[in-house]
Parts: sequence; structure tokens; C-alpha cells
Amino acid sequence: MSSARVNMRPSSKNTLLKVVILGDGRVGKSCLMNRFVSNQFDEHSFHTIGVEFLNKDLNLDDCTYTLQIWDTAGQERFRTLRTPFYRGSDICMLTYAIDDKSTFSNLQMWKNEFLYYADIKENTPFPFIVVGNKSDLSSTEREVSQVEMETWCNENGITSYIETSAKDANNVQEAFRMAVRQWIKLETRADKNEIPFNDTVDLKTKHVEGRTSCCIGSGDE
Ligand SMILES: Nc1nc2c(ncn2[C@@H]2O[C@H](COP(=O)(O)OP(=O)(O)OP(=O)(O)O)[C@@H](O)[C@H]2O)c(=O)[nH]1
Repeated sequence: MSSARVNMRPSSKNTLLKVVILGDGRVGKSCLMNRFVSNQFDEHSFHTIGVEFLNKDLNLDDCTYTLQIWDTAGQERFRTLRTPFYRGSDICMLTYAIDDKSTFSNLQMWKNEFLYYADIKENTPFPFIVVGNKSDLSSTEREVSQVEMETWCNENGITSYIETSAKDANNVQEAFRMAVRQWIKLETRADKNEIPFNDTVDLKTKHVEGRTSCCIGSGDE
């Protein structure tokens, strides 16, 4: 068998990527997912309890990716409900709200929680993307500057970061596209340089024929 593992993905099928969205409660994780999947925004979005997921196809560079997007509950009391779903993730979106410094300060906690429960070793390259949501808010409400975000990302080896507004639909599509590009970048690098070639196991590339969606424990408190 050839060592060109990257070319084994049949173009006629989708590549399924599991994307998990993490961050403190109320930063807008559910709104980002709903804006991306349904192009809708709910001003009075309820707390998520546990996790929910929705699928959405994304076309990039002549390939179709089915993003299985997992929206998790940000509140501490739902920790044990959300963490079992981190395993098998392909992309992790670390989210904060630009008008709430504490949600930004907690990014390190979210990154650590993800790495631990997804069972990924600390220094293994992984497609993280940092999203500063609620960019529609006025500059007087802003508590986290773009420079602070860039600095934190640089310190944490994260090269994908963006500010979004689920409310105005600003940069939401772009955030998911950026996340997939980051996944492709690392996948290609892993294929070429890092992961020893294995005839039988391709942990990153999965294929789906159809679309599904379901909810697990969503609703009001
Ligand atoms: N101004 C503004 N408000 C937003 C934006 N995104 C979400 N919100 C509001 O922020 C609140 C929380 O949004 P959610 O999407 O429920 O937050 P969450 O991160 O999923 O919260 P948990 O489920 O508790 O983890 C809601 O009142 C939203 O309307 C945004 O881009 N701009």
C-alpha cells in the first residue's frame, strides 16, 4: 500500500468532523451553533444542559465536510454531563465573550479540561480555534482586546483565532471554515511527517452517507 495516506479520502463521500464548542456559560455557544447551522439567533437562549449536537455540511476547496457540532453546557454544575463527549473530537472551539474578562481568563481551564477528557497529550498538536463572541457590542462594553486574545493564543501555540457575532452573523461562517482549515493543516502535517504510517487505522478520517441531528438534555434550568 502507498504511503500517501492523505489521498485515501474518496471525493464522492463526506468527511465527518466532530467539533466541540467549549466556554463559560452565556458566552454564546448555542447561538454560534444555531447561527451557523440554521442562520437564526435567539435573544433569549436558554442554558444548555449537558450537550446538544447538530450537523451541517461545509464545502471547502472542492471537498465536503460534515461538521458534527457539539454544543456543551458551560456552567460548572454540568461538568460531568459534558466531559464524556470530548473523546473523538477533531476540532475544539474555545469560546469567550469579549465583554466578560472572566470568560477569557477561563480559556486555560477549558483547554485543560478538553485535553484531559479527550485524552490528548499536552504537547500534541490539536486543531484549537479561539473565538471571541459578541463583537457587535460597543467598545465601552468590551473587556478583552484583540491584542490580549492574540497574545494568549501565541502563548498557547494556537494560530486560529477570530472575533464573531452570533447576533449579527459576523464571522460565524468564517470561524467554522477557519477551524476546518486548521484541521486540514494539521492532518496534512500528521500524514506527511508525524504519525507513522499504519495500513489499517485512520483515526481522523470518517465518512458519512447522510445527515443526522439529535438533542441530549437541552432546555431551561
Ligand atoms: N450581543 C450579543 N449577544 C449574544 C451573542 N451571542 C449570544 N448572545 C446572547 O448571550 C446569551 C447567552 O447565549 P447562549 O448561546 O445561550 O450561551 P451559551 O454559551 O450557550 O450558554 P450555556 O448554555 O449556559 O453554556 C443569550 O442571551 C444570547 O442572546 C452575540 O453575538 N452578541
